Amino acid sequence: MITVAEAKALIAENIFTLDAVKLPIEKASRHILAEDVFAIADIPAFRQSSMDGYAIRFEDKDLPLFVHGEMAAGSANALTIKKGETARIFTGAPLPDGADTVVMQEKISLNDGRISILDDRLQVGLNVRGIGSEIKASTLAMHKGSFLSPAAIGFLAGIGITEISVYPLPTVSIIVTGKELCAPGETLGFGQVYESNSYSLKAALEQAGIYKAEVISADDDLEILSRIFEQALKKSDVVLLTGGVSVGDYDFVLEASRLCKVNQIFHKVKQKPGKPLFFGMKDNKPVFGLPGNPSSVLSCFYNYVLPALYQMAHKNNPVKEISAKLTDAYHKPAGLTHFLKGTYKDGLATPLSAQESFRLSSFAYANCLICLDEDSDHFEKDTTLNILLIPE
Ligand SMILES: Nc1nc2c(c(=O)[nH]1)N[C@H]1C(S)=C(S)[C@@H](COP(=O)(O)OP(=O)(O)OC[C@H]3O[C@@H](n4cnc5c(N)ncnc54)[C@H](O)[C@@H]3O)O[C@H]1N2
Ligand code: MOO
Repeated sequence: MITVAEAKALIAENIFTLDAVKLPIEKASRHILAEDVFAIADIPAFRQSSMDGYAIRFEDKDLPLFVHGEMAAGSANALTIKKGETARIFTGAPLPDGADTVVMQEKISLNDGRISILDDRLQVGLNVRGIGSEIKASTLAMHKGSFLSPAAIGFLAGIGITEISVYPLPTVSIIVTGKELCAPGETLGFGQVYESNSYSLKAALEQAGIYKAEVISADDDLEILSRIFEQALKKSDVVLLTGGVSVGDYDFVLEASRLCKVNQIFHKVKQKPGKPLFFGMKDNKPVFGLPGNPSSVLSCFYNYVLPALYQMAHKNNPVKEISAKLTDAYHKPAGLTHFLKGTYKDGLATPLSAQESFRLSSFAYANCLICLDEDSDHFEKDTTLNILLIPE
């Protein structure tokens, strides 16, 4: 059996990053930019007012100015002001020819169609956005490797870009195995349990920006599972299986992966929960066999699957590891790394009750996994240890 660190290193070594694709910007949020993007035009493309007020020639600031015409946002009027003139102007509007400065409307007095300026801090060019003051045509707007946040998508739209090259997020198939599984909403028969793993995994994938994970149910039947597995490998970049990776007579994931010619990288990690974790590669597609207990599935997802999915998309691991102080003493047998469902606040980590791997009631409240070292058995209150922050 390998250690947690060895398992993480083996996954990182084997993962392939996906090739860049072109996407419309409205589909590119949360991706990593795969190319440098250059501005296609000066933005703003005209001298633009940043205030509601009056456009003036700065040199006329001490004169009473006759209000000659108006420029609103979107105005395409050709308007020119001459000596002794001003134009009413609104935020976002182009400056009339001749004007170089905008006075806020709160800083004038208006009498008989003429304004006097009451702004002793007025400077030439005040309240005017120059041509190209956001970005100049042909200059670098965003560099390759940038994370496309909502602001980045808005910025690209605002400079007229419609399509960009990004590293795609992987497509994922989820195969749930188990004859005992019953869909939530149906009445449980004897020996049945509600199927929950596909729900937690889909929710976790959606949080990572992967919205179209396909869920397929396979009975505890080698032939059916192998067929479904084969199809999933053709269809998706990553295959996740839940259940059936242990040593029972009806645990067919390992056998099915052999039939599908998946190259086994490891099976079993010195950890709890999730000891029978399986990882393999079929060509450049990773396969994770997640131990079926609902808590094991999610613990393995945050420890191994999510970092791998992000690596495929050229993204940094979203599961941050930090140190924290344990608020209560904890005892476990030595030999396995334990990941405890816990809460983290202000540097303190508190283990929750209900740590058994078939239970999710504590995971439902947890915001961290507390990592208890493989070799140790006792952890005093106030021990400093590592925790994984579950992405919110
Ligand atoms: N003799 C041994 N038995 C077991 C060992 C072992 O080392 N020796 N390991 C145990 C550990 S640890 C785990 S974890 C489980 C993993 O088993 P499988 O991956 O084969 O999972 P299953 O047996 O199919 O299911 C385990 C458990 O989880 C429930 N389950 C499965 N799928 C779902 C689902 N989609 N939604 C909700 N619940 C699900 C299933 O009903 C079982 O109760 O093996 C131990 N055994
Ligand atoms: O390790 Mo299993 O995942 O405890 O239940």
